Amino acid sequence: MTTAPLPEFTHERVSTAVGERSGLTMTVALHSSAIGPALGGCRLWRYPAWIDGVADAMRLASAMTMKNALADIGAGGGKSVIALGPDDVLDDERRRDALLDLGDLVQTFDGLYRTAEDVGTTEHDMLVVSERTPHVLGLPAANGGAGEPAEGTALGVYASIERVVEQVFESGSVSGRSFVISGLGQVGSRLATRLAAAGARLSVTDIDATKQAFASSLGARWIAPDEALTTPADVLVPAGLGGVLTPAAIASLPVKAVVGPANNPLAYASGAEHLASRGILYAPDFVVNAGGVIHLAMVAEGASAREIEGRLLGIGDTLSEVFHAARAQGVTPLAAAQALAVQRVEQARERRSALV
Ligand SMILES: NC(=O)c1ccc[n+]([C@@H]2O[C@H](COP(=O)([O-])OP(=O)(O)OC[C@H]3O[C@@H](n4cnc5c(N)ncnc54)[C@H](O)[C@@H]3O)[C@@H](O)[C@H]2O)c1
Repeated sequence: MTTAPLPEFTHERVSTAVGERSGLTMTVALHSSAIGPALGGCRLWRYPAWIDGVADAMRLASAMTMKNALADIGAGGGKSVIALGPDDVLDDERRRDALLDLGDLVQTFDGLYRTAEDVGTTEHDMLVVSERTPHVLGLPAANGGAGEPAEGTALGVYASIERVVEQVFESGSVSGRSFVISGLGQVGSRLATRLAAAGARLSVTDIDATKQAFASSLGARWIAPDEALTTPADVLVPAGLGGVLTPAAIASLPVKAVVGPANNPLAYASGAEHLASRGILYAPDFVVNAGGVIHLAMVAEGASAREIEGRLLGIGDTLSEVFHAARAQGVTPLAAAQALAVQRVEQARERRSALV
C-alpha cells in the first residue's frame, strides 16, 4: 500500500524492476525527451513501501523536465530511485550490486535517460553504474567526469538567494539578514559557508547531529530539526528532503521568503498559493537548484569553467524573469515558472513533429 498519493502518469516510460543481483526494487522514470535525452540523478533512499520509491521517481522525473527546460541545456526530464525497504540492510557488496542493477535498467533506455548522483549516491557510485552503461554523468574528475555537481548547485542557489533578498528587501545583500538552513549535506553546507562568509545570521539544523561541529565552526546557531519551520527568520532555505512544507507548516511559517535546493519542498499542489497568501515569496525549487544539471551537462559538452560559472550565475536572471512574469500575470512564481517550462517543452515537441 502506498503511503502518499501517486503522481499523475504523464511519463513517456516508467520501468520498475527487482535488481537481479541486489534484490532491491528500483525505478527509472522517463518523463519527457521532447527537448533531448533526459537527465536526472539516482536517489538511493529508504521508503515505507516499494511503491513510494516509484511515486518519488515519477514526481522527481516530471520536476526534472521543468528544471532542464528552464536550465536550457537541451535535456529532457527523468530520474531513478533505488528503494530500500524499512528492513533492508545495505553493506558494501549489496550497494555495489544495486548500482550494477541500476546500470542494467538505465541501459534498457538506450540513451534516452542519463543518470548521475543524487541524494544517497556519490560520484564513486556512478563509476560502478558506468560498468553496465555509458549513459551516466558525474563520474569523478579523476576518471574524466564532471565530479560532484553540488558546488554548481550551491552557486546557482546562492545567486537565487541574492535575487530573492533583493526582491523582498530591495537590496541583494545578505549581510545582516537571518536565514534558517534545514539540511547541511553537500549543498546545504556549501550554502551555509557562503552565507556565513557574506555576513548572514544563520540558524541551522540537520537530522545528523554530528553536523553541529560544522555549524559552530561557522558561528551558526544550532536548532533542532523540528524547529526549522518554526524559527523566525528572513529566509528559509530547505536543503534536506522534499515534502516539508505541509499546510500546517505554511500556516505558521515565520519567514518572508523560501528559497533552497531541496527538490519538491511543497507537500501539496496549492502550497505556492498558500505561501503567497501569507505574503511569503517562494522561489520555485526547479529554477533555483538547476546548477547541478547545468554543471553536468556543460562539462559533458566540454564547456570551460568560466562558461559554466556564467551559466550558473545566470540562474539568478532566470529567477528574476520568473518573478517578473508572475507579477505581470498575477500568478505565483511557481505557476509562472511551470508555464514557461511547459511552453519550452511544447515548442520542442512541435519542432520535432514538424520534422517527422
Ligand atoms: N546535490 C545536488 O547537486 C543537488 C541538485 C539539485 C537538487 N538537490 C536537492 O537538494 C537537496 C539536498 O541535496 P544534497 O546533495 O545536499 O543532499 P545530501 O544528502 O548531501 O544532504 C541532505 C542533508 O539533509 C539532511 N536531512 C534530511 N532530512 C532532514 C530533515 N528532516 N531535517 C534536517 N535535515 C535533514 C541529511 O541528513 C543530509 O545531511 C535534496 O533535496 C536534493 O535532491 C541537490
